[in-house]
Amino acid sequence: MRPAVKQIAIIGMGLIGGSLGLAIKAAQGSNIEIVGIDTNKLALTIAKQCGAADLITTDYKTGVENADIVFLCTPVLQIAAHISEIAFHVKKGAILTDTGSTKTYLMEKIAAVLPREVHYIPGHPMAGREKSGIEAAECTLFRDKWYIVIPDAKVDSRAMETLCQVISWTGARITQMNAAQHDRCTALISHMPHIGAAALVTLLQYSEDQETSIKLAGGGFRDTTRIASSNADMWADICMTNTEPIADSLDKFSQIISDVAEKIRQKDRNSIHAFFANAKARRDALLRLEQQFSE
Ligand SMILES: NC(=O)C1=CN([C@@H]2O[C@H](COP(=O)(O)OP(=O)(O)OC[C@H]3O[C@@H](n4cnc5c(N)ncnc54)[C@H](O)[C@@H]3O)[C@@H](O)[C@H]2O)C=CC1
Ligand SMILES: O=C(O)C(=O)Cc1ccc(O)cc1
Repeated sequence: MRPAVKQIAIIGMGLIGGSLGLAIKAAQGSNIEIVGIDTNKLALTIAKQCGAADLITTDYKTGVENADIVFLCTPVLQIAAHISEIAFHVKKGAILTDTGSTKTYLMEKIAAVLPREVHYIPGHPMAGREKSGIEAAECTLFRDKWYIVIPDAKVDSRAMETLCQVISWTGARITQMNAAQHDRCTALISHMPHIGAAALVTLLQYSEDQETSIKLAGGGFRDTTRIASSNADMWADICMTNTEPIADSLDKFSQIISDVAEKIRQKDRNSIHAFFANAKARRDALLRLEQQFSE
């Protein structure tokens, strides 16, 4: 059966927008027309060549005006800066959604300029990688990953059903929560690890043996710092728009690190052993829990 959605516009044909385009085209082929919109003409050309978009344009107006669904996939502060130009051209009855990594800030910005007849349903795929741009896009990026949607109490149930159907074409699993919980959870499980990885790499800068240390670096350093190669623009925007939850987690993290340093200086082996043993037990339990969620 031909789906009710015929055309989808994706603004920001980078890693996430490009991967959405590839996944939707792989699932629906010519049933769905994808319009790729980006300020970067090379990204658009590659998006068309690799099949992530059928039509391409740098113009928001002509790009979104016939779309049944518009995905906003630019960095968070770019969405906030351009939403008033975009929302105005979205057609009556269409669905507007975003993939931004932070939600409370963005939802307020979008709600402030949203035309009444457009259905806005915020989203966030919990899938990605440390590489950015259309060159890194993959049609399987979202497969079996969580895709968070944040409907408000007044959400139109048909719009919600339609968006969830489209998300399901990517192979993602959908979960719902409110914006505050989203921002607290992602600060802890996604934003903190990125700051931690960047901090570990920065630590090397303070070493007089930097080059020798890098030569000796094994899997542990590589594994824990992979995400330090992520896009600085994107992560600066995330930190600017989820300030309190990130700062709270950073304060707690600093306290944990200070306590460990103190125990090491005191040569308190029992406390240090307990620190590692608790972390191992907790991580093993978390992995079992994660396994249960994915069954
Ligand atoms: N990278 C990741 O692992 C994940 C990112 N996200 C979120 O998804 C969004 C996109 O992230 P990525 O795809 O990784 O970024 P990206 O850097 O790979 O792609 C962003 C694209 O947006 C374009 N762009 C930038 N400003 C624009 C503007 N004003 N108008 C039109 N196009 C513009 C860029 O040219 C680029 O092609 C961000 O909001 C990010 O927080 C969500 C989940 C995972
Ligand atoms: O590369 C990784 O492991 C990630 O953590 C990807 C990621 C980055 C940002 C998000 O908002 C969601 C997922």
